[in-house]
Amino acid sequence: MKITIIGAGYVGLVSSACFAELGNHVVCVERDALRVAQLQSGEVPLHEPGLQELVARNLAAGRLAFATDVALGVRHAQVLFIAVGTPMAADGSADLTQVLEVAHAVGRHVSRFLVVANKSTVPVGTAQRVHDAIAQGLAARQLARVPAFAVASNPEFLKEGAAVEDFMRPDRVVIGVPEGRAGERAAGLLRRAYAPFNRNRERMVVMDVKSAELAKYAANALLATKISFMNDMAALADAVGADIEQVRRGIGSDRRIGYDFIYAGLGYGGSCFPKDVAALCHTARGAGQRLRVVEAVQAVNDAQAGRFVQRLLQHFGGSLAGRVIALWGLTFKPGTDDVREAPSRILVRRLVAAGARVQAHDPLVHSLEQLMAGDPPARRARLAPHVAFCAGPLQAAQGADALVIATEWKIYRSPDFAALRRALRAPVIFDGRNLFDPAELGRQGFFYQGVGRGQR
Ligand SMILES: NC(=O)c1ccc[n+]([C@@H]2O[C@H](COP(=O)([O-])OP(=O)(O)OC[C@H]3O[C@@H](n4cnc5c(N)ncnc54)[C@H](O)[C@@H]3O)[C@@H](O)[C@H]2O)c1
Ligand SMILES: O=c1ccn([C@@H]2O[C@H](COP(=O)(O)OP(=O)(O)O[C@H]3O[C@H](CO)[C@@H](O)[C@H](O)[C@H]3O)[C@@H](O)[C@H]2O)c(=O)[nH]1
Repeated sequence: MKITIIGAGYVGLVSSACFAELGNHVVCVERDALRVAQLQSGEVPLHEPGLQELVARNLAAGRLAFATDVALGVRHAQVLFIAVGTPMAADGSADLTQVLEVAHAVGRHVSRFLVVANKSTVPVGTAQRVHDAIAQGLAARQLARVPAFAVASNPEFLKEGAAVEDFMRPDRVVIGVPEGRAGERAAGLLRRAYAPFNRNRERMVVMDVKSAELAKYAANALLATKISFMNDMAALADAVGADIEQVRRGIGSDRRIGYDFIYAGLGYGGSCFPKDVAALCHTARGAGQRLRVVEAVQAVNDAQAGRFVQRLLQHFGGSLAGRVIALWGLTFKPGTDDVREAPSRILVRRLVAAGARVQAHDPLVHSLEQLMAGDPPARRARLAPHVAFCAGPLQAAQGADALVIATEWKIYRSPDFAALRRALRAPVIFDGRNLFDPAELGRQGFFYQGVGRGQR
């Protein structure tokens, strides 16, 4: 099939490479010319396991091409996927500027039947707005024969760090199509595009467009709910002297609950949950329907990293002036180079504000520019004298008054505790990911605090 994907971010690039790997001819359109030039030379500008190989192989095979020209992409496609950003606007809603820009471009250039499938996470009603924008563009062209088109919803469920694997082995493929002939044609073409995934069992879940749009937010909000529930429970565990890790093991074995997404920690970060939970609450308020559970999920999450810092501050008598804090892990989760809404960003700001000097280590983040990307330069400059990036975990720990763990990268899981104790000025660990057994760490001579490990 001929497929065009607009946007070469995590979703667009992974989808492009994977669809090409399945034998389709894919054009990936990206407005950032530098990124396109990098990709054309086989350089992948983001870290995602397996992606580099897929891009190289499919570029070489001529099944994958990168372009900045959206007109070329529209002319190429039988199915065009929108995979551009939908960042959070100031009022918490999803900013649809990038999506609607693509819709207008489609209206300007479409010349034969086209399925426009939206992979970006967008609020209910967006497909209709995309439809209207395309129709408007077409009307302005005053064509003798107006090509038919259909706007479908095809939310993406991949996780960063496992994006290729998730795309290639989806639990389900949600497709929302409009009623009528164009919708049926769209469902048929999308079925063809996703047919390779249906070999052992039917993965396609076809529904109306609004339900598909809402299903994406419902999935993320439910996963976020599990996390905030556990973080709330962790606060109670601390207050009553229980251990949230034991609680987690005690409940995860119930298959109705499951082990996934019940890890207490520093709160959920990343480019999806925070903005999607906020956008869902915004949609609900606009519909006159408050989502009280989801609002509470957001409130718990907003407070989580701050609570953790508060505990650290208490340990040091309320001030970190003159203290050195080692920080392990900066990305919002392991396996990615993404720092969007990473809890580490909150930690660094708060630790520095409390007077500390931070010695940080992360396998993929090596500078303040990278960590605080998107922040005004002046704000970064204020932090710069107080944050050092170290080559390894032990270097970061050298001479520190405490070690803070913010991301559960594998390399932090089995440290040489004796060497770590020697490196630290004081054997103090504040673990935001509950990597270790408190009793064992006590035996090793550490003062150890996790999240919800029963320590007041
Ligand atoms: N990152 C994830 O794990 C993930 C997973 C599922 C869904 N989503 C959703 O998918 C969407 C994309 O997310 P992402 O993380 O890939 O975003 P991203 O910011 O990494 O990438 C978006 C890309 O689109 C490009 N772009 C914007 N407007 C364009 C235009 N008019 N023409 C060509 N290119 C354009 C940008 O330059 C950017 O490179 C969002 O709605 C997000 O919520 C993300
Ligand atoms: O038990 C858990 C699981 C996750 N997290 C945190 O939750 C955040 C999100 O993690 P994860 O869901 O693994 O990463 P994302 O790549 O953001 O993926 C989510 O967001 C994507 C964008 O919408 C969806 O496509 C995915 O299905 C959904 O898992 C991270 O900060 C994790 O540290 C926890 O604190 N505890």
